[in-house]
Amino acid sequence: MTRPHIKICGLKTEGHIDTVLARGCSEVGFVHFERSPRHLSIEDMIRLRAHVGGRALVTVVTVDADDEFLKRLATRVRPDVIQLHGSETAARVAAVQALTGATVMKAIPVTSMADLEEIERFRPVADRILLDARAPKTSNIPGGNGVSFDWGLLDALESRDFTLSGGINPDTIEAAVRRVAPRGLDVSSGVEREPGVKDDGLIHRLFDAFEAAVEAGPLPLHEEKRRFA
Ligand SMILES: O=C(O)c1ccccc1N[C@@H]1O[C@H](COP(=O)(O)O)[C@@H](O)[C@H]1O
Repeated sequence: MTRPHIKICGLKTEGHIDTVLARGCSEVGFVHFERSPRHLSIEDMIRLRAHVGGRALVTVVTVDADDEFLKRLATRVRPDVIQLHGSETAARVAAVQALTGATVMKAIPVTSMADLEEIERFRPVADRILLDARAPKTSNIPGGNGVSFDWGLLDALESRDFTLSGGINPDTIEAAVRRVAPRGLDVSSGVEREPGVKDDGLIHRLFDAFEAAVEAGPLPLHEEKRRFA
């Protein structure tokens, strides 16, 4: 089993950035979406990006952003990765790549097998694919809702070349690592004490559970069925 890389998303303070980096996080995410409790301005992102320095990849989450904003983001914040978490089409993904020169990660909401067909639509144009739960109808943000989808659906995929997100927390990360075994994991609200407020204790619990799961290795099939059915 390859060790998945971990992105902690929705970071807003230098202190929490230092905590996740000290625990081996290789990618930090900033959210630019005004309705989100994790929203950061361009100025905030410039400051935090400088604090990260070269210690990890910096990803900025956007939702159906326009060209003018994306150009400003690329020139002023210079993120390594731009995450497209809205209803962007494949053509739009290619256009964002050409416009910004950044690595582009496209989020695909999953509820059923049919949604997994979207992977083939985006794979040729997106540098990375993120599989997330679809937002509950009661939520006004498309991600960061702390809900998972049925990870058993992913058994049908041949490739593990995706980042898994949605509802990963200190209690669920073992299944994410040992049962799903994706290339990357993306965690936001699962390490928060309230929406938009990260918690050092939860961050440490998450990384402790992650290290234990990696150490334990993949689950044998019979055990997998018994524990995560
Ligand atoms: O976190 C947000 O506020 C957010 C807002 C708009 C789009 C995406 C957002 N976050 C992404 O949601 C997933 C999963 O979050 P969680 O771990 O279930 O809370 C993750 O990819 C974030 O980047």
